[in-house]
Amino acid sequence: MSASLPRPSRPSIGPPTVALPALPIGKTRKSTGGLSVPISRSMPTTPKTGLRAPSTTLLPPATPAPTTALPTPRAVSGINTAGRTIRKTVSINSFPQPPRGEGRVSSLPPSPLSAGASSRKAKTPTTPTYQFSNGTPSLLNGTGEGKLVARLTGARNSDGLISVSSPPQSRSSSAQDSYSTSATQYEDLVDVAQQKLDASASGKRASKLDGKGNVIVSVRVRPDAAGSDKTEGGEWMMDGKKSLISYQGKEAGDYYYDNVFTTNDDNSRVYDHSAKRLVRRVMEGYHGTVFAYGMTGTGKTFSMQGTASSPGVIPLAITDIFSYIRETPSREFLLRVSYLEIYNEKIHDLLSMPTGNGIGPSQMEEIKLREDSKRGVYASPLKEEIVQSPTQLLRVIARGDQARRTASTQFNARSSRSHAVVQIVVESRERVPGNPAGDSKRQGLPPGGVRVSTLSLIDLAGSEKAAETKERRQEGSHINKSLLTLGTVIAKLSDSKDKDGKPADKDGKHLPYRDSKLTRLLQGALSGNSLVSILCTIQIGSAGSVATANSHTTETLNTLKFASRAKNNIVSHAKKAEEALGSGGDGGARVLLERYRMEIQELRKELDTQAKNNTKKETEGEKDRDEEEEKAREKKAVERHEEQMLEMQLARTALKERIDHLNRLILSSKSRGVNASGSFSSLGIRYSQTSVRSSMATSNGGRPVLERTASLTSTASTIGRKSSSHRSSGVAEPPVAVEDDDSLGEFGDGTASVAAQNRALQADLADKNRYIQTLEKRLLQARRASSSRTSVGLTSGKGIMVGEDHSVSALIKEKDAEITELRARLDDKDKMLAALRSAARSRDNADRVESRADARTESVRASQILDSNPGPPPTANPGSPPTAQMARQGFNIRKQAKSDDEMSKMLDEMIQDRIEAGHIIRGNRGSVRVAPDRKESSSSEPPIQLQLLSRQRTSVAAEPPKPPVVLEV
Ligand SMILES: Nc1ncnc2c1ncn2[C@@H]1O[C@H](COP(=O)(O)OP(=O)(O)OP(=O)(O)O)[C@@H](O)[C@H]1O
Repeated sequence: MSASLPRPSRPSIGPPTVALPALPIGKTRKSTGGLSVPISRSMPTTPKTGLRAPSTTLLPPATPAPTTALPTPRAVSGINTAGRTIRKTVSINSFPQPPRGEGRVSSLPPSPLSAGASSRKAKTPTTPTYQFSNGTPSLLNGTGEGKLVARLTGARNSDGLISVSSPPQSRSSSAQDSYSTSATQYEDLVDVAQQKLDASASGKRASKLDGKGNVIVSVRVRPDAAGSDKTEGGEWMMDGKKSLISYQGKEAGDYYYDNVFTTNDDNSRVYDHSAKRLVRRVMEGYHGTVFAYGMTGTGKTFSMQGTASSPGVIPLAITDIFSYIRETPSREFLLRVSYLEIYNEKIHDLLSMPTGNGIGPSQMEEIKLREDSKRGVYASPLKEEIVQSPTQLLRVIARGDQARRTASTQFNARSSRSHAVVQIVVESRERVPGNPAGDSKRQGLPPGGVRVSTLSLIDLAGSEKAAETKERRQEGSHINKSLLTLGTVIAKLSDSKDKDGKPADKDGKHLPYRDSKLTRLLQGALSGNSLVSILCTIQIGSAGSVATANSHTTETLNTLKFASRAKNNIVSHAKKAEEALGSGGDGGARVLLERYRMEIQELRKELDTQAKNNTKKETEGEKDRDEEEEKAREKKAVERHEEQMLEMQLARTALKERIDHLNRLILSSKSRGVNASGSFSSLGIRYSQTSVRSSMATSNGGRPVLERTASLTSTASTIGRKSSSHRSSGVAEPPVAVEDDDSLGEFGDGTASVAAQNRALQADLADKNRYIQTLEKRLLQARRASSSRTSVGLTSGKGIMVGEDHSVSALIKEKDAEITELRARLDDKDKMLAALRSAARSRDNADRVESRADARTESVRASQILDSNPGPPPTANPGSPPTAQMARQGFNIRKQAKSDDEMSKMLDEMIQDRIEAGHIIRGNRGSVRVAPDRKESSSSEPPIQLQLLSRQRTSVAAEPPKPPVVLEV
């Protein structure tokens, strides 16, 4: 069987460098592809030359459908009309699988989704490929791959080619995070269907499982720089449908891979077939590594990053990551991203570097690779940024791209001079609905803990033959060295272990991972802990093209050989990461999701405590504010009260002063009276006496004088007593209080001179003026206090507008009225003075008459005689003869006596009325006094006007009638 297999053309193609070991003969897969049937021994042993379509004779016979229970090929092919279905089917099953028995021992643990270990046997180099066609189940080619491969194999048998069309481009080409794909949902359906198939056929597949299916190797052919991708007539032939590249040149051979992307395939297709499933597995908890390998300028960066119109693997993976998160509500995720480059064998953190080319990282801390039993090999210290959206993630990566070193080389105007590694760490945890943020650490933990997986997306620097400048040469040297080490490690990969159980080459020697930073960093992926997808890029020039002329062929062949070795040697036994409880998993404190959850709990607690404290403080604050307001209110009330008290005090003082003043007035009147006569104490009385006498002498009535007197005494009473209205009527209501033993003398011995009275009245006037001034001052003060306290204040020309205290305005009004009244009284006094002056003049005249009359006593007697014999009254004509004049004077005296009698009579009547009314009581000696019950209500000091009246009356009554003037004839 092996003899009939086409011989690999390895000897002539050879590894790119001498360090690379020769490919094991049995591992060459270039003629086996993904075909599922053993290749006939009659197959040609030498590759065909020139362009050729894969010969059907090279194709293995169709594998019979495994079971009748499986879907019929027609059922699958019947979905040809549905592009998506076809695409998915092909993408799952078109991966060529490594041949069994390629020297990889069957002691490998089964693939995570496999039911058992591989039953591969070592196979001879002559039978390298036909085992592939059974479709080794793997994480990256679906779960029901065995059945589907069988179907597809049948399809292939029908026409010799995998008749698939390119998948419809369902992705919108946006440079941002808006890529949408329907593939994920569709894949879910496929997965469900395949899981059912798995369940029924797991037993049959068990013997065919190994880790090969977890490694996908794809080759992408870049279009010719001249735009010509025609290879007809040249040495190269590409068949994307067969995943085949044939070379017809010196080292002719056919190379089959998991995928061959021709120049017509775009980035979207490349991603869908080479990385999409891996990305999904990463989201499920597996580690995954995708890297692009190839000669400089062949499209590694183009494939990994893409362009705005044609996003590459990295942006499409990011889109799918977030799509997966959206479609998996049962779990919660946390993403963190780091971006490093290996430049000249030094690691730099692209997220911590200033952007822009050519900026030296000298100031940056050197990043070293460390190894951890759980994390494997990792770079430290490395900045990791937590991202929450595709846009954010793309921005972070774009920032790293800016910092990455690029330079113009012979083959690439913007050649990457470093290996760049984007690492996305996915933490996920089962979401427990309604799980409260518990107090204890364990309470908030979901049952499954946190799962951590890593997706590494690596854009390697391109190998190059020679460089023009020293710097480029140095860079190229480091690049080539690391790539050589990578090739060496991959070439030496085997399932062998050393005595310590560590991976070793076939001879039991250690693998040289430490020979370069790149291999050291990729150690985990290469040693089988990760799902791996390798995208090798080549550029095939047509005959006579630049690529051909530049001896790209050798480099291309080297790349193809590298890809073949990778596919054959790398065995991945990636396992789903264990879910770590607490912070114990994945390198201890690395599980940020859990740490964040704890932190969130702590912060929530803190927040609650703060909220409680705030509420407490607010309550206390409100209380304090209330108390302060209350205090302020009380203070204001006290102030207002004090102001009111002050005003009242002012008013009281004013009133007191007024009372004092009036009392002074009274006393001064009395004192003047006493001083003047030693026995007469009342101005009013004195004045009454005078007025009575003057009125008797000068007028007929005397009533006006009495009224005037009453008015004056009423004024005094108003000042000195509370009630004055009833007294103002003077004679009408005399609460007379006359002492029995009245000490006041008769009007003859208590008189004061008119001049003294005038002086007293003028002094009164001055006092009253002063008092008025004082009152006005007080009034002004009260107005000022009022205006400062009220908000309204004084409005011009409108007097006081008191907003809140009407008592002040009432007080002011009252004072105004008082002032007016006092002014009126002053006027009265003025008038009274005038009256007194005139009375004084009258009295003087009367005195003169009296003195003349005294000189003629005899005449008086004569007058008495005349009285008994009435005759015509004497005239007062001064020019008349003395006898006649005296007769007239006698007549006047009689008239005066008559008036006195009338007045006395009138007063007697008044007193009698009062006695009858019970107001006063008549004394033993004819005096009167206030009734006891009246005394209580009245003042101890009888009203002045009543004193006056009573004394007038008493004096008039007690006075013996003056002897009539006797005129001597
Ligand atoms: N499949 C493709 N279709 C169209 N243009 C491509 C394709 N692949 C590469 N190119 C173009 O080729 C040029 C070089 O590509 P790129 O920089 O990706 O190569 P590289 O392998 O990354 O090179 P290096 O190793 O030097 O960085 C770019 O201008 C890119 O646009």
